[in-house]
Amino acid sequence: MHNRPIRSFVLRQGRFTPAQQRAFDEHWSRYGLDYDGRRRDFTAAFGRAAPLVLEIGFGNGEQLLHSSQAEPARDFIGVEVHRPGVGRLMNGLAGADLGNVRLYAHDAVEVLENEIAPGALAEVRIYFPDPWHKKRHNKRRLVQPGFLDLLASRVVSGGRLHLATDWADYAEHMQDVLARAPLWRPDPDHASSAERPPWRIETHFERRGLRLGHRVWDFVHARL
Ligand SMILES: C[S@@+](CC[C@H](N)C(=O)[O-])C[C@H]1O[C@@H](n2cnc3c(N)ncnc32)[C@H](O)[C@@H]1O
Repeated sequence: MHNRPIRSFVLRQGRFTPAQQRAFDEHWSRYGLDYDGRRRDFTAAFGRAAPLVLEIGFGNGEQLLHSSQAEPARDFIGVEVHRPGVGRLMNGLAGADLGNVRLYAHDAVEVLENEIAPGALAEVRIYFPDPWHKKRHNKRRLVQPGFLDLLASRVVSGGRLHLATDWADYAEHMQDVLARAPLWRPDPDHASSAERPPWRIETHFERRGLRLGHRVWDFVHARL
């Protein structure tokens, strides 16, 4: 059995409203992927073969809802442990009748390790991951050397990794870990961490950070 005691999230239970339950009842069969720990055939899941983009920790899914419409030639896998957010996004996707998104309500690390084949992904996006800014909690941060190696193994050569954060010390940590990652190089087309690339929208969550006076860092790297 795989044993991974340190997780990047704490699951808060008991906030599931009837509307969110309805979203699962009505839309999970179309958009949901039940984690079962085996390699997934995404061509079968989407009904076509298209470049695959993974968004980890999508929150309420604002960005995925946008991406799926703005980038219709790509297929999007969203992974989020917070089920109310999953329900909310499914309502949005169904409302716009979008077909190029599938969702896991599960730990992204396990999904990557067990369900996604090596080289299967064109891109990975992680926007505003939980900062775990207390020193003793730093180890819970998703972005760590081993995690970047795992991502590199799942992303095709020439593929992309895009991280964003509004916490200065997490930005510094990301930069350090990326600089030491053997298979990731800064993408010369998106070299400035002060510029939001055109495919990322400003979300509700980000606006809250900006109101608090935070700046935002975007790191776009290419897989060697
Ligand atoms: C601070 S929120 C940001 C949400 C969203 N990306 C945004 O920008 O609004 C981080 C999210 O990552 C999710 N998360 C953290 N670790 C995760 C993991 N290992 N697998 C899946 N989701 C995770 C949390 O549940 C949370 O919703």
